[in-house]
Amino acid sequence: MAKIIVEKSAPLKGTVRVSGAKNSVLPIIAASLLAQEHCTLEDIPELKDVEVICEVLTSIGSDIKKKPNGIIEINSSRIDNFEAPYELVRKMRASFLVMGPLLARMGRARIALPGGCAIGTRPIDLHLKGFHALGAKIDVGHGYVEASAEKLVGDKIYLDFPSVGATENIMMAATMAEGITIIQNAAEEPEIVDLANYLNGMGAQIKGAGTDTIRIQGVQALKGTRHAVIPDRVEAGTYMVAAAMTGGDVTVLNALPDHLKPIIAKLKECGVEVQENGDHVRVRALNGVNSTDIKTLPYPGFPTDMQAQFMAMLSIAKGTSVVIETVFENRFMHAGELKRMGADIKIEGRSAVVQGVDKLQGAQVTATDLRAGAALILAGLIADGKTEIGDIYHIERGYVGIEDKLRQLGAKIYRSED
Ligand SMILES: CC(=O)N[C@H]1[C@@H](OP(=O)(O)OP(=O)(O)OC[C@H]2O[C@@H](n3ccc(=O)[nH]c3=O)[C@H](O)[C@@H]2O)O[C@H](CO)[C@@H](O)[C@@H]1O
Ligand SMILES: C=C(OP(=O)(O)O)C(=O)O
Repeated sequence: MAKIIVEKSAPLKGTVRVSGAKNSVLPIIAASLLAQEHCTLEDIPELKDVEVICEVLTSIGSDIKKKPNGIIEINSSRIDNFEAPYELVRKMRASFLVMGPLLARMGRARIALPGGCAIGTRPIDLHLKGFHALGAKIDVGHGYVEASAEKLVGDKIYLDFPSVGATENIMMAATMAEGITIIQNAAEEPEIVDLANYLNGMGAQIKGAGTDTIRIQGVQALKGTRHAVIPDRVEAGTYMVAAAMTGGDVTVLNALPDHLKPIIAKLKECGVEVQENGDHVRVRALNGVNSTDIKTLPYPGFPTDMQAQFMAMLSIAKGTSVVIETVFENRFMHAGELKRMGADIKIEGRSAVVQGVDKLQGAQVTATDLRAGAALILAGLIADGKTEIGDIYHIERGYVGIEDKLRQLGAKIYRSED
């Protein structure tokens, strides 16, 4: 089984470029099912998750051409299937994002129910509530959800929680519904805005993306377009924390400070210097890192996808930090692995109390999920000796060439195929 090996490294120095956002590109590729003509996407990260969503579209009948320089072309003019099987959905929950587009385009969709995962049970009730409100008949059975509608009709949909996936799926389903759909308490993440911009480029009429109320005026059909996805704010944040933890000086390119506000604010609270420029940030930590408290929240709150990486950093900060996870009910699996490296972390329900220690020690650890894996890499950079991380397929879901990018900054990190 492949492993990532990390050895104690010098302070990271240099520049690193962030790839296109995983959480933008997945719904955007799913949305390509809506267009009658071919779409061109730029800055597509070479990730396992991108491969899986492309497999899902191909199985539905889209023609996907991979071009050089992170460009892909998707032609969904002749889709002939309305099903996403368990073999694909179980590889990646985000496969469920094809349900909204299929319902809009084919009037029918049959998708395997995504299960829970290491971070929580992750129900899809809000997605289904939205489809039902638009007039779809929903049947759940034998591990599949089947939705069908002769026509979708716009309605007002209030989300009990600003779910990212539900907002995206409902927004896509509503693009061609009759009349107006209003999503209230919608998620406001930058990835929602990116998806809305893509859909509007196809001819959709979506207003308010990025606020808690999104208004979609249905149109007859959607056409082809060209779109470049936004940079990955979680990848950017991960390299920023790597710079801070190692006492380094790193410029992160293709990082939008506007999308990184909570991360920048929290790093500054820890005494880390962050310089914001148009599309890059420079992070310097010359005097160690101080403790701080963190509470994860929907955007523009502190992102749950950065919680594990911050916990790794806070485990060697001066003082005690409290980390509260409000978005997922079980996103502290990395704490157990960090403790194996010598971190002092106590978990009480959704709170973790992190008492900073002077040093971590390298150990054999397991990436329990994507960001847990990233956190263990960061911990390995400052831990004495060698850290061996297993189950790295989680990390490959969301980070393009993380070993190469960190090595470029001076980290001692490599992949072992043993
Ligand atoms: C591919 C992608 O974009 N993934 C991101 C997306 O996941 P995802 O879209 O799955 O996350 P959601 O915002 O939907 O989930 C947030 C919370 O809402 C709950 N919920 C969600 C839907 C639903 O129908 N019912 C329900 O109860 C979930 O269990 C969770 O506790 O947003 C998360 C929250 O920022 C991020 O961590 C993920 O990286
Ligand atoms: C939880 C994450 O992703 P997903 O929703 O794809 O599991 C993540 O990116 O940290």
